[in-house]
Order: sequence, then C-alpha cells, then structure tokens
Amino acid sequence: MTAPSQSTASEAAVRVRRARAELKRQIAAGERKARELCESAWLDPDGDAASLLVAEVLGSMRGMGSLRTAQTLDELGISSRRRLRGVGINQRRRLRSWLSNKEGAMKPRLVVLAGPTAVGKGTVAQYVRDHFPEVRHSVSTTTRTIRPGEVDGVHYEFVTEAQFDQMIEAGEFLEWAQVHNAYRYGTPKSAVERELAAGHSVLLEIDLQGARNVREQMPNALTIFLAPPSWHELVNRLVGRGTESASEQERRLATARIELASQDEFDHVVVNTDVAEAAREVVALMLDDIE
Ligand SMILES: Nc1nc2c(ncn2[C@@H]2O[C@H](COP(=O)(O)OP(=O)(O)O)[C@@H](O)[C@H]2O)c(=O)[nH]1
Ligand SMILES: Nc1ncnc2c1ncn2[C@@H]1O[C@H](COP(=O)(O)OP(=O)(O)O)[C@@H](O)[C@H]1O
Repeated sequence: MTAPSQSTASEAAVRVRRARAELKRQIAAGERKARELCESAWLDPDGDAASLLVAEVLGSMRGMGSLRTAQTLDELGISSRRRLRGVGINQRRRLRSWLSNKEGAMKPRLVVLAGPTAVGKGTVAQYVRDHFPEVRHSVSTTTRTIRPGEVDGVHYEFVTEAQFDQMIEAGEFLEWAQVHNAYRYGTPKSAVERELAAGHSVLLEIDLQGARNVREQMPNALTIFLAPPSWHELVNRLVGRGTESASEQERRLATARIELASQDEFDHVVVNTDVAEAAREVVALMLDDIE
C-alpha cells in the first residue's frame, strides 16, 4: 500500500508522461507546429510542454530521425538532455530560426507598442483595430479607473488592487508594472499564448518596463516606440485629453521624459504626427515581419 503522497506523485508523473506523448503525437501528425509548442513552453515554464526534451520535439518532426536530430542539436549547441524549459536565450534564438526555416511557418511574434503618456498609443491602436482587423490586440488588466469613452474588456480589463494581486499570485501575467508611480498594468499570458499558438502576431500596448520585460522573455518580440512630433505637442495632447488632474499630468510628464530618453532601445520609432499614417506604419512593420 503506497503512502498517499507517493501515489499522488506517481499519478502526476503518469499525467505528465501521457501529456508529453500526446504533444509528440500532435507534432508527428502535423496537428501542431513544433515552433508553437516551444513558444507556449517558454511562456509557461511550469506546463507539461516545458518538460519535453528538445530532442523529443525535433525527433517528432517529419523527416527527423535520430541521426538528423543529433546533428541538429549539435549545430544548435543544445544538449540532448536539455528540456524546453531549460533552453537559454541564445539557444532559443537559434532554435526559433531553425524551426522557422524548417517549418516555413509564419513567424507569430509579440509586437510591443510603447511610448510616453498621451502620445497617441490608444488612438493609433484603435485605428489599427478599426482598419486592420487581422491584427490581434492584447487587452491589458489595470487598476486604473475607467475613462469616459473606454469600454471594460475592450480598452482594458479594469480590476481592483486585490484582484490584481490575485492574478499575480496565480502567475496570470506575461509581465506587469506599476506605471507613473500609481496604477498597475499587466499583460494576461493566456490570451497572448492562444494567439501565438494560432500563428497570429499580437500587438501589446505597454510601458517601457513592460517592453523591457517582454524583450527579456521573448527576444524576438518586435518593439516599436511611438514618439510625439514634439514635447510641446505631447503636453498639448495630455492637457487636451483632459483625463487627468494637473498633479497627475505632472506625474505622467515626469515618466514621459524618462521614456523619451529610452527610445533607442526599440527596434523602430514611429512619429505620431497623423494617426492614420502612424497606424499604417505600425501595421506595415508588423506585416513586413510576418511575410
Ligand atoms: N507594463 C505594462 N504597461 C501597460 C500595460 N497596459 C498599458 N500600459 C501602459 O501604462 C501606461 C499608462 O496607460 P494609461 O493609463 O492608458 O495612460 P496613457 O498612456 O496616458 O493613455 C501607458 O504607458 C501604457 O502603455 C500593460 O499591460 N503592461
Ligand atoms: N496624431 C495626433 N494628432 C493630434 N492629436 C492626437 C493624435 N494622436 C492622438 N491624439 C490625441 O492625443 C490625446 C492622447 O491620445 P491617447 O491615444 O490617449 O494617448 P496614449 O494612449 O498614448 O496615452 C487624445 O486626446 C487623442 O485624441
């Protein structure tokens, strides 16, 4: 008679073994792309996919016998005993490009749109929603209060501080940050994972800290900085929007100065002089990347 903890542990081991066997079957049957599996494993290091050996994933792909798998692992500098969760940043980059070439798959990527308060991120993102429905958007969670014209579940998911804490505890965020030393904002992991697994690129509209966190976790994310035509115009837009008190505007402008100084960290800078033009530039950068 095994002790309850032992039987629970062996049941869990059986569940993981079954899950891994199913994942390998899906790849072999072409029901699932190895590339998507790797991305989902790296987004969820505690999941069953993350415990797969890289060798098992490659070996499940069509035309990849044990010799070819060993050769590929050697070329990629990845040990035959390395599990997906343990693949390093540079190894991921090499494995991603190998899989993209092998699968000829569209490179579903995270696209980050960041920029100072009131530069027009929300406006440009809305224009993209309205005119380019093929682009998927991540709906962030925030503890900020809703503004006139904003729709809960579309612009943001508005939650209380306690609910936000629970989501952090549950590991539901791909990244989160406290912005403008005030409210907290976070990117829910599950929706992003779902869109990436379906082969879609996803547009994240997040702050500088969030952009840095995403790039750390997903080095092939495409990062775009939306810049104002001038500081004066930025201040006009913030004041003109009329959604913050004078003290809150001051606080946001202090953050804006820091963010403007960091634009060189981004892959691309788009100046938002005209909303439609800026939106077209953002989408062109996303689609260039996809094709
Ligand atoms: N890190 C992070 N920042 C976010 C997220 N969602 C929105 N933000 C950023 O939070 C900041 C404040 O957003 P908001 O309250 O809408 O103010 P606004 O930038 O003045 O429109 C902006 O820089 C957003 O890009 C998120 O999920 N994660
Ligand atoms: N290209 C533009 N020209 C003039 N005003 C703009 C432009 N883009 C956005 N705005 C205005 O600037 C204000 C801030 O835009 P918003 O989208 O809320 O910025 P963010 O989401 O970056 O904080 C809004 O009143 C918006 O209508």
